[in-house]
Amino acid sequence: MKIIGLTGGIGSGKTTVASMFSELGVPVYIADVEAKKLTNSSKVIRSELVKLLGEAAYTETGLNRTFVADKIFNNTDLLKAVNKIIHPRVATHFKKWASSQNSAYVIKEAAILFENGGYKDCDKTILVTAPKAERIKRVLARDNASKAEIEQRMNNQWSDEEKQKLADIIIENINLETTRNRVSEIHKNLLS
Ligand SMILES: CC(C)(COP(=O)(O)OP(=O)(O)OC[C@H]1O[C@@H](n2cnc3c(N)ncnc32)[C@H](O)[C@@H]1O)[C@@H](O)C(=O)NCCC(=O)NCCS
Ligand SMILES: Nc1ncnc2c1ncn2[C@@H]1O[C@H](COP(=O)(O)OP(=O)(O)OP(=O)(O)O)[C@@H](O)[C@H]1O
Repeated sequence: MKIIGLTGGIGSGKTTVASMFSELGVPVYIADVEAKKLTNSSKVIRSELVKLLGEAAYTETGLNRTFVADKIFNNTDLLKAVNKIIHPRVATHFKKWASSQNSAYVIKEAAILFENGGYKDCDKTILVTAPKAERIKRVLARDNASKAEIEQRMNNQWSDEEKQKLADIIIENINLETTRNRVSEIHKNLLS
């Protein structure tokens, strides 16, 4: 079974593209969602994050996302340390999940794939791109986030130009219908 990594910067539309693969019957693993579950369920992750960021990293309902985001997207060292706590656990969880799937290929959707070397465990990688201004517009409409906060996350991710050098397949996600057709075409190629 092949592992296809799917990534793209904030607001590029990678989750939208992942859903299109899912509709075609492809098993899809959303690393962001699994990371969220693990930060709330794993005692080890919790204790390491509290040690690094302080007791305020958690509330009674789980990870204090606003607090953590404020801290780490302003501080590269802290971001790297948090990634080091979370990413290896997500990688292990993904491997277990993938080994239980019965399919020609699976999609692993992750915001951070090239930046942390995760792409090396993939047979192929797909990069979703869209112009920066469009991505900001989309996230402003979707989330309760400011333009400055979105730009701060962009600054902590590689640019599309850097990612394009390593990606095998690129989906320019401007028009949803064009993107859907492109996903069908890629799906056929991956099965052949
Ligand atoms: C910092 C956290 C708590 C912020 O939570 P919040 O609900 O505000 O954001 P959410 O998780 O929905 O992420 C939204 C977007 O932010 C960007 N982002 C998230 N984590 C990172 C990161 N480590 N580095 C760069 N950008 C990131 C991505 O574009 C992502 O799609 C959360 O993102 C987190 O736990 N991040 C670390 C885990 C991680 O790296 N996840 C991404 C891939 S597994
Ligand atoms: N081609 C498109 N045209 C218009 N809106 C789009 C398009 N693609 C995605 N969107 C919308 O833009 C927003 C961002 O898309 P999506 O959540 O798929 O991006 P993402 O790359 O997963 O973002 P993040 O990194 O923040 O999780 C969503 O509200 C989605 O519905």
